[in-house]
Order: sequence, then C-alpha cells, then structure tokens
Amino acid sequence: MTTVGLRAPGISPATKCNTNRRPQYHASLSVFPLLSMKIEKPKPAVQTCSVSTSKWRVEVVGAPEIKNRNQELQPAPEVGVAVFILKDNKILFGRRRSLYVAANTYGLPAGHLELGETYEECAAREVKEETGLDIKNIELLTTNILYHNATHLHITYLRAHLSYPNQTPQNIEPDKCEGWEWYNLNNLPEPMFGPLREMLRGGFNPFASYHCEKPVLY
Ligand SMILES: Nc1nc2c([nH]c(=O)n2[C@H]2C[C@H](O)[C@@H](COP(=O)(O)OP(=O)(O)OP(=O)(O)O)O2)c(=O)[nH]1
Repeated sequence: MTTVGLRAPGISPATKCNTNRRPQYHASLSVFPLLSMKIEKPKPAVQTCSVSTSKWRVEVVGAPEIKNRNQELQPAPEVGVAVFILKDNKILFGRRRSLYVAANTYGLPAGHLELGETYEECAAREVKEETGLDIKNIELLTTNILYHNATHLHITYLRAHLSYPNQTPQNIEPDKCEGWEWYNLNNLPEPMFGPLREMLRGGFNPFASYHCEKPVLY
C-alpha cells in the first residue's frame, strides 16, 4: 500500500492520500455463473445507487482534526459530485471566486447531492445550473473523501460528453465562477483545486477506461 503526502490549497494541513485503495465491493455474481443461476436476485426496492470503486479513490486524512473539535461541527458529511466534461481531447474548467472550499482555484462543475438524486442526476443538474450545458454518457469515475475545517466531504467524480457538440458553456453563476474554458490534459490551468490536481498530476486520466462497478442497494 502506497501512501503519499497531499498538501492541497483549501484543504486542512498535514493531509495524506492513499492512492492504492482496494475496491470495497466484491466481484459480481457473474464471476460464478453456475452459482448465479441458482440465486434469484431480489429486485431493488429503490433506485439504483452507484458507488465508484476505482483505485483512484483518494482519502484525504484529516479526521482527527474534525473529531477533536467540539464546536462548529456539521451534523453530517456533505455529499457531492464534480464532473469532467470531455470534448475532443479537452476538459472544461472554471476558476472559482472566493468561496469557502477551493477558493480562487480552477475546478470542474460541481455541487451537492439533493435528496433522492442519483450521482448522475446530480451531475446533469449541477452542470446545467453552472454552465447551461446538457450532458450525456454520464459515468462514475471515483470518490474523494475530504476533511476541511469542520467539513467532511464525499465528492464523487464523474465524466460526461456534451449532448450537442456545438454547445458553448455559459457562466451562469458569475458570483461563484470567473468563467468556463476548455483545457488540454497536458496544459491544465493553475492554480487548480488541490485534490483534483493530485489526481491529474498523479496520472489519473478522465479519458481512459476505468472499471467502475455499480452495486445495487436493496
Ligand atoms: N467546484 C468544485 N468543487 C469541487 C471539485 N472537487 C471537489 O472535491 N469539490 C468539492 C468542493 C466543494 O465544496 C464541493 C461542492 O461544490 P460547490 O461548492 O461548487 O457546490 P455548489 O455551491 O455549486 O453547489 P450547491 O451547494 O449549490 O449544490 O465539491 C471541483 O473540481 N470543483
């Protein structure tokens, strides 16, 4: 297991990320075809919930800092998404204005999950709200766990393509973002949101194929 240091702007000091996490979900029943024939899988009672299991899952360790603070704690972790929108060989980035986390850094369209939403639905909604773009082929990539001051974030990264290739991004929330631009993977904008930079500089390629399982919650 390799553990590397991670110091990210906007993220608590003395953070570390584990870049070699094992997938947390087991092989699907299709690995055992005979067995799977005998087991009648129950149908999901609720909508499928998707969880990424890629090796690029990053855990930014800072939990003690949060646990040891008795005040100002949030009642529960925040759950959100960030979306790599891919066009030809480019990715859409925007520079955030001064907000609490990720202030003044370049990042992806992102936002928090609303009650009852899947990650994919959240991705499509946040992208539309922030850029005006419609997206398709929405796929899970990985989840990062971040601790920042009193905040505990679970951010799932997805990727998607434009529904209509001629669409151009609009800066729909100018109070939050300076504007959106396409960047090549070998010419990424700086300063970039720390955990995102760690992934990309560490070799994560949002264009590549990754094996992401989609377990069903019953
Ligand atoms: N903007 C952005 N945030 C990211 C990225 N990666 C990542 O982990 N985050 C985290 C930090 C943010 O606190 C969190 C949610 O994004 P956000 O702060 O832009 O959310 P928002 O205000 O637009 O959304 P909402 O609360 O209105 O739903 O996601 C990224 O690439 N871009």
